[in-house]
Amino acid sequence: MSLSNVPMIGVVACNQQIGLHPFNIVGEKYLLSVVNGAKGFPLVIPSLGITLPTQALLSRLDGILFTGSPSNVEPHHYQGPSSAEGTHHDPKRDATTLPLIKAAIDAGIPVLGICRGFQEMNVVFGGSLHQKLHEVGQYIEHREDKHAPLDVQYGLSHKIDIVPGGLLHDAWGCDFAEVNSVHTQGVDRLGKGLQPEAHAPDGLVEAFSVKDAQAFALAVQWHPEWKVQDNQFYSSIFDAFGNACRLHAAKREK
Ligand SMILES: N[C@@H](CCC(=O)NCCCC(=O)O)C(=O)O
Repeated sequence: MSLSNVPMIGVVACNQQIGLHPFNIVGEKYLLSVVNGAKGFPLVIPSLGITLPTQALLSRLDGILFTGSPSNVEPHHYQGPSSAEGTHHDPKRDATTLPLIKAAIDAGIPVLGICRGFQEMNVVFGGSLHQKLHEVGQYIEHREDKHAPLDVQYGLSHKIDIVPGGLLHDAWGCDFAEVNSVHTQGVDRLGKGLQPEAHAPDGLVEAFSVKDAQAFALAVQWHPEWKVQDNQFYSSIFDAFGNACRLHAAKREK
């Protein structure tokens, strides 16, 4: 088997204090979606918040998955008002992922952003976020019921309309789909150079791609990693991402 059949895919970690120690952690579902969905080898990228030789990392990777997280991007990154007291932030993750997204896209590395990762990508391109969608007034409920069983929290929640001719439409081949919805924040101003790929029934941007990217660069507000093999739409996203990563790996092998 050619080595390029198994692309090396970075999966970004969150930096979380557990007891007295900071830990770098990644939800297992993200790692498994790389294995079972993209058919790649997941490699955890720590969020240490320090300067590391990013180009050395990028020269060895075939794709990066920017994961979801319970934490929010610090609003000073998009000139937003201060967060409500008690908001969960992860400044070391911000310091790692925001420059890494730009560097990866510039280097032609395929990227997939999910939920927090989607919001990070919007911020990197100069976009802004609504911090509490439910307080804006015009949006349907995008939050999960935190008291419900996990399968209900991550169960299908609303329809999306998919923009014809985009990456997502190419992957799925249909104008609509059903998605889960597990977020409080959402796109306010879409970043420059990003094109909408899907909208919720209330008009919220649910997916976008990077217009001039050399490689696959898609971000989605929902969680396609959730039981990826049980959902054909979610699988189609990871198939497309995995194929782009394999293409990159084949070039890297030469
Ligand atoms: N904090 C943001 C991002 C939401 C998000 O990424 N949720 C994921 C939760 C845990 C997981 O499934 O990994 C928001 O609320 O908008």
